[in-house]
Amino acid sequence: MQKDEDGFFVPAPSGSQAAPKDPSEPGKAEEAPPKPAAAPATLEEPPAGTDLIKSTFEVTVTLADQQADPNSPLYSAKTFEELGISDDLLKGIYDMGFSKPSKIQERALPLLLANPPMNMIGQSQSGTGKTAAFVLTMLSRVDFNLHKPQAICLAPSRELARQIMNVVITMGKYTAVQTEYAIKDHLPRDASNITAQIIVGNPGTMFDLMRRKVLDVNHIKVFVLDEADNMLDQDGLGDQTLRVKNQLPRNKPVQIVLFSATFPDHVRNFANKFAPNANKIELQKEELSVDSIRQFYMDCKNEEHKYDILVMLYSLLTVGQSIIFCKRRDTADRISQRMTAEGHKVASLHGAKDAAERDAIIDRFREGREKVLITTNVIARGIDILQVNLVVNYDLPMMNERDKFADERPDIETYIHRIGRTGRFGRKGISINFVHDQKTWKQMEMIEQVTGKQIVRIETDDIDEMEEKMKKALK
Ligand SMILES: Nc1ncnc2c1ncn2[C@@H]1O[C@H](COP(=O)(O)OP(=O)(O)OP(=O)(O)O)[C@@H](O)[C@H]1O
Repeated sequence: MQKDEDGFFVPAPSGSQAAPKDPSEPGKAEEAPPKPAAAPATLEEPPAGTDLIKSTFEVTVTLADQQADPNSPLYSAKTFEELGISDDLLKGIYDMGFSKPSKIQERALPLLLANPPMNMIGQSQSGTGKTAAFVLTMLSRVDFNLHKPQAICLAPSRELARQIMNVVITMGKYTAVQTEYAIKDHLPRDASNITAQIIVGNPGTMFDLMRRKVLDVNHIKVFVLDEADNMLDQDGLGDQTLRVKNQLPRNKPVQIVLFSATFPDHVRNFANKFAPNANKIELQKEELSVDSIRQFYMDCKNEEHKYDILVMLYSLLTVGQSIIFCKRRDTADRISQRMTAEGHKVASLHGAKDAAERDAIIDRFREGREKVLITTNVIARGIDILQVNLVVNYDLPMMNERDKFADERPDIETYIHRIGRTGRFGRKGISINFVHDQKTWKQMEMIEQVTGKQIVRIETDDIDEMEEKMKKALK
C-alpha cells in the first residue's frame, strides 16, 4: 500500500515496478560515499534595510568541496546580475517584481548555477523564495534549440505542480522555453513524444511517461524535487520518486536539486544518498518557521464546538483569505456543506475530487473569488497565495495520517508547512489551532516545544477580544 496526496492509503498502481523498501538502498548509481564536508559556515543576515523580507534567520552552508570557503563572496549573490544569467531571464525575473535575491536565493543560486553542476540540498522557511531558485536553475541550464526534455521537477500535489509551472512560464517569458505537465488527466498534446524542455509534475505520472518512452530521459540535465522531504518519504511518495530517478541515464551527470522548508532526520539520511556530494544549506532547528506568523489556539469544548467556533470566526476568515485544514476529506466536505447551507460562502478541496474540479477550485481561490478554503493536507505544502492571512488547524496534523504504524504524535513538519500558507515573503499572518480535549492539548504543547514558538490562547467566548487580538497580530 502507498498513500495518495491527502495521506490516505491507496493500492499501488498495477504494473508498477517494485522499488527498494529500505531507504538505505535507494539504488546503485548514488551509492558513492559523499566526500567529507567542509566546516560549516554560519552566516548572519546583515541588518535589514528596505528589503521586502527582513530575514534575521541563520542558514548553515556546507560545501561539498571541502577545500572551498563557504563564506567566499563567490558563493553569495546580492544582485541577480551577478549570477551571469541571460538577459532574457533577467527580464523575466524583473517582470515578476523581484528586485534582489532573497536570502535563500542569494546563497543557493551561485552554487546551483556553478559549473560543473553540483547537487544541492537546500532548506529555507516557507514563503522565502525557494521556487524561483530552482526554476531559474532549470531555465538557465536548458538549451532552447534542443527540443527534448532537459529538466524535470516533481512536486507532491497537482496544485503545486501547476503553481511551479506558472513560475517557469512567467520567468521564462522572454525565452523560447517549452513546457509540459506530467500530472493526471493532463496528457501531453502529442502523447507519443514530448519535445518540451521542462516537465513539471507528480512522480506517478512522470514515471509513467518515462516508462512508456513518451518522455525521453537521455538529455535530462536537472532533476528537482520540491518539498523534497515529502517526496522522499518512504511511506508517502518516496517509492515513486525513486522509480523516476532510476529511469535517469546513469552514464551522464544529472544535477539533483532538493528543496524544502523541513528535512526531518530520518529523511535527511536518504536525501544525502539521493543527492550525493551535494552542497547544503540548512536551517537551525529553532528557525523552522518564520516569526511573522503569529500562532494562537482556541480551547473548544468538544468536536461539535469546533464547528460553532469556526462559524463564529467567519467574518474574520473573510477579512483576507483563509485556509481551514481538516484531517479527513469527509470532515472538509461536511463542514463546507453545513456552512454553505447556513448561508456562508466556502469551498472545499481534497484528493477525492476529480482533476478538473480541483483545478477550478484552486483557481477560483487564487483569484480571490472564494475567500475560505476548507481542505486536507493535500495543499499543506508549497501553495503560494499572498492574500491568505489566516490558517486554521481545525484538526491538528497527526503522524498517523502519514504512517499507519505511527502513534498519536503530532506531525510537526506538516504543521510547519500548513501554517506556512500564510506569512509569505515577509507578510504578516495568523494561525489558529483548535484544541478540544486533553489529547489535542498535549499534542499542541508538543508542537510548541519542538518549534520553540509560543502559541497564545484566545478566548472562545469573547468575539471582540478575539477580533482585536487577531487584528493586532496582522498589523
Ligand atoms: N527575490 C524576490 N523578490 C520578491 N519576491 C519574491 C522573491 N523571490 C520570491 N518571491 C515571492 O515570494 C513568494 C514565496 O515564494 P515561494 O513560493 O518560492 O516560497 P517557498 O520558499 O518555495 O515556500 P514553501 O516552502 O511554502 O514552498 C512568492 O510569491 C514569490 O513570488
